[in-house]
Amino acid sequence: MSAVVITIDGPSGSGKGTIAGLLAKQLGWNLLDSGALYRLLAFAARNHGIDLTNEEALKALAAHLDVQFIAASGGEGQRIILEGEEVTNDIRNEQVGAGASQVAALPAVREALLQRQRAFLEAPGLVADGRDMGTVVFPSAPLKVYLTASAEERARRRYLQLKGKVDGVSLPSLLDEIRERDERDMQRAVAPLKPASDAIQLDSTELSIEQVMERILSEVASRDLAG
Ligand SMILES: Nc1ncnc2c1ncn2[C@@H]1O[C@H](COP(=O)(O)OP(=O)(O)O)[C@@H](O)[C@H]1O
Ligand SMILES: Nc1ccn([C@H]2C[C@H](O)[C@@H](COP(=O)(O)OP(=O)(O)O)O2)c(=O)n1
Repeated sequence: MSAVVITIDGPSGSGKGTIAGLLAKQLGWNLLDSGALYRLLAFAARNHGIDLTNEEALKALAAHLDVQFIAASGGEGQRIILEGEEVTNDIRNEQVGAGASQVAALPAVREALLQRQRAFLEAPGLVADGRDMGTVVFPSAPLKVYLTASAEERARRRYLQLKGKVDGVSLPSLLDEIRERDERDMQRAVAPLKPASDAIQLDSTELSIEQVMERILSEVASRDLAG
């Protein structure tokens, strides 16, 4: 691995995707939204009538998942194409998130997606966000960030993000769903969500997106990673 990778792990709604996207854009690096792979798998399984507990069928689906990530024009986010159809927004609701968390607990699924994730590491560098980027997928990353925020603040952010776009969102049910997902992602036997021993832990509850970016960019500069 000659290209450099920065990992950003943490629970749902902590700001990983936002920060990873901004950082990749600012540095001119590639982006891996690893959670999207688990979301795509849950979404594709539903389309193919595969039960989310059927580990063998999910493993095969994961190994052959036909996915393209296309950088959106102007460097703002990315479009996601599954089996030829754009699903960028379809995979973002909490139902797909819960399905993603369920399939992500299956060891054969994680194994099937490992090389696919590592293949995103190309010059000049990669920003990778998820749950196990610093602990399992890129353990030798020179900068690992573990981003957190209180469950209440994360639910509030999710609520603001989804209201008006998704019908029937409510703050109390989002908070319940976030807590349930935290519990499953942290307690699973394989690659559970936890900070890598060498990660910088950043609590963004009281920080703006700009303040989080500032802190991370100062770590990038002090490690001389931007080239
Ligand atoms: N530090 C922050 N302060 C306020 N809102 C934030 C912050 N970080 C992210 N957000 C907002 O919270 C929502 C969830 O962020 P997102 O990046 O999707 O989190 P994650 O990828 O960890 O689930 C988005 O609408 C985003 O704009
Ligand atoms: N590296 C990863 C990324 C996501 N997952 C699982 C666990 C998460 O609850 C789901 C969805 O992840 P995603 O990052 O898209 O979710 P949030 O945007 O943080 O709500 O996938 C994982 O197990 N490992």
